Amino acid sequence: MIRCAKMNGNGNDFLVIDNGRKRIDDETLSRMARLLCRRRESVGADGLLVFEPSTTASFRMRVFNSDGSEGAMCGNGARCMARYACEQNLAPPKMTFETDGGAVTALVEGRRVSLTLASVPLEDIVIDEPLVVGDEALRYSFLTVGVPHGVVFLNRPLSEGEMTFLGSTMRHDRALFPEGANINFVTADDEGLFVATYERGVEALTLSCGTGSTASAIVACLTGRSGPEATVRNPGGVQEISLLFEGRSSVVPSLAGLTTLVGWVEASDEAFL
Ligand SMILES: N[C@H](CCC[C@H](N)C(=O)O)C(=O)O
Repeated sequence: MIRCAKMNGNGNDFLVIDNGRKRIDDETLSRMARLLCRRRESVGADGLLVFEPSTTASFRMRVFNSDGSEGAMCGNGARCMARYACEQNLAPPKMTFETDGGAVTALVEGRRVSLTLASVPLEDIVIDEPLVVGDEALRYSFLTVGVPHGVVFLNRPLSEGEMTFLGSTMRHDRALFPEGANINFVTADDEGLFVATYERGVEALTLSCGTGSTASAIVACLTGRSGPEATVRNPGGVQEISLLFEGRSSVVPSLAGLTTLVGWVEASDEAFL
């Protein structure tokens, strides 16, 4: 039996577990993510978030994708984890926690959670480079916001099938992205940005990606498509993103949005079959 919270941030859904005593080893965490995140056969989620102790902050968040791979960071996951830690009395409403993608500061106000992420280096950013994928002539940008992100601004609306094809093809292009990447498809309009993300490790479009929305807002700002404050809509909800540039070499992003605690699951041994 394992007790997990089922949560989501703008429809990007997670199982959250407490491994504060480090009783569960890494191999088991990866296996748990792979088996419990299966939709239909098990509990189902985009990923598993793990609360672990830290010597430098309130705690450490680890992120396992639904395929069992570990990611360094997750924006929607960080919002869910902050709320979980606060409501479980594991951290105060204003907290700092460690991730493999840098320290995150969070403020929990009920369902709403605001984050300030670690500074994002801009030295190696790729901006609007031409790329042909299948029959599609695109331009892509690349940067790391905790995890690697490709960003594609669209000239025409694409169907989910088209984004899934382009996302999975690009994501596996080792010449472009040696560690793989999440691929964000972005439209800029008067209301801000609309971002749909094909996620590495989930290997599908998800309803929202916090770090992907942030990466898209950074590229939009650097190319004059939007300002440093952007409303980013995802298929699963809205996030407010604000960017504090530290000269040209880095930027500190903040993002705010809602979280949902769907409920608690006592996963039985059969959930792993
Ligand atoms: N959905 C997450 C990103 C997960 C990153 C993961 N897919 C990876 O690159 O390993 C977010 O809200 O930021």
